[in-house]
Amino acid sequence: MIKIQNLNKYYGDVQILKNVDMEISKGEIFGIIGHSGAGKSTLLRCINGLEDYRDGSLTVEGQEVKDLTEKEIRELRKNLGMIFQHFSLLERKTVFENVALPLECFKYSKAEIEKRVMNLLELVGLADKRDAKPRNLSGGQKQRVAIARALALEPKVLLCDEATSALDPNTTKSILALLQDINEKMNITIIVVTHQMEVVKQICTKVAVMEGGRVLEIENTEDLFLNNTAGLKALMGDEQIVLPEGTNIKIIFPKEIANQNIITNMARTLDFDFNISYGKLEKFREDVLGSLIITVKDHYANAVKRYLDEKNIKWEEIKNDK
Ligand SMILES: Nc1ncnc2c1ncn2[C@@H]1O[C@H](COP(=O)(O)OP(=O)(O)OP(=O)(O)O)[C@@H](O)[C@H]1O
Repeated sequence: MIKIQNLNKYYGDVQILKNVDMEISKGEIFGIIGHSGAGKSTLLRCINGLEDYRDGSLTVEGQEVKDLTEKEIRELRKNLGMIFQHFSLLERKTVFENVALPLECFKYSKAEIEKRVMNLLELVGLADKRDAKPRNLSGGQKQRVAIARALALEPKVLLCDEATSALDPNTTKSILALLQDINEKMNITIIVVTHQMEVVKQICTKVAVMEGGRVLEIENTEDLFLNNTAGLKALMGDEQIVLPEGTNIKIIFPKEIANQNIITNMARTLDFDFNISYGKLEKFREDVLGSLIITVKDHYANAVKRYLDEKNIKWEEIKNDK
């Protein structure tokens, strides 16, 4: 659906995007995560033609964005709804009028506008607020109006630029649940730009980690957390601590086995002592996954590795600074 190859973008002499490669498939909820200044918003603005790019390729449904005429860009934007951190609603207009705006621009009939806007307000749970002004709404309600407006022209893709960054955690959850619902019901591809790991964890199927204008990695979300990848370390820091003596074995728990008593069973079977040096369990949707580093005396290490292999449990040895 969206294919980005070797994309480079400069502001003057400063290179902002560096050899960006990314492919976003239809129906995905694709996260782009990174610290402030990583280039996420710039990339989003290249996708909808608000920014041009010097070299490389960026196609939306096979069309190279930088080659589009003005008219074609307008068509492209019709297919790409967008929501922002600060909602960008018109304060003097009502909820209904805000959502109707894109439809009026594209000269839809009054009857069609009434029908579509009310359907959308139902969808986002704000039908009873049709005549309210934005100043009388909460942050979460404002974002719901913005979502309804972004969906007015029936886009194929919804671009979300830090859409929950100004919201409290509970409102964030409900907005993310709404986006997930929209993705499932309407089969709309959603691209979520965020610096919040919680957002990625809750809804993204796939995630690209960006830093300094580069893509560090693209992973299925579950694998990112499960494998504590280099990209995740770059984002969250890598605070794992290992003991200076003995062999450190990191045991990785996928969701299927996270609740089993692997460590106690192993200790009972092999009859050895161990220390837990570091543990990190993450709640990932309905599951818990993560890793634990145990430290065992060197002469037990091979038995532990064999035991884990036999049980098909992933492990890696973490070197200490002996
Ligand atoms: N119009 C512009 N002119 C010059 N430099 C810009 C412009 N817009 C963005 N930049 C620079 O490009 C870099 C990437 O900015 P961008 O907004 O894409 O990052 P981001 O990852 O979205 O971060 P944030 O979440 O803080 O917006 C930053 O160093 C920023 O200062």
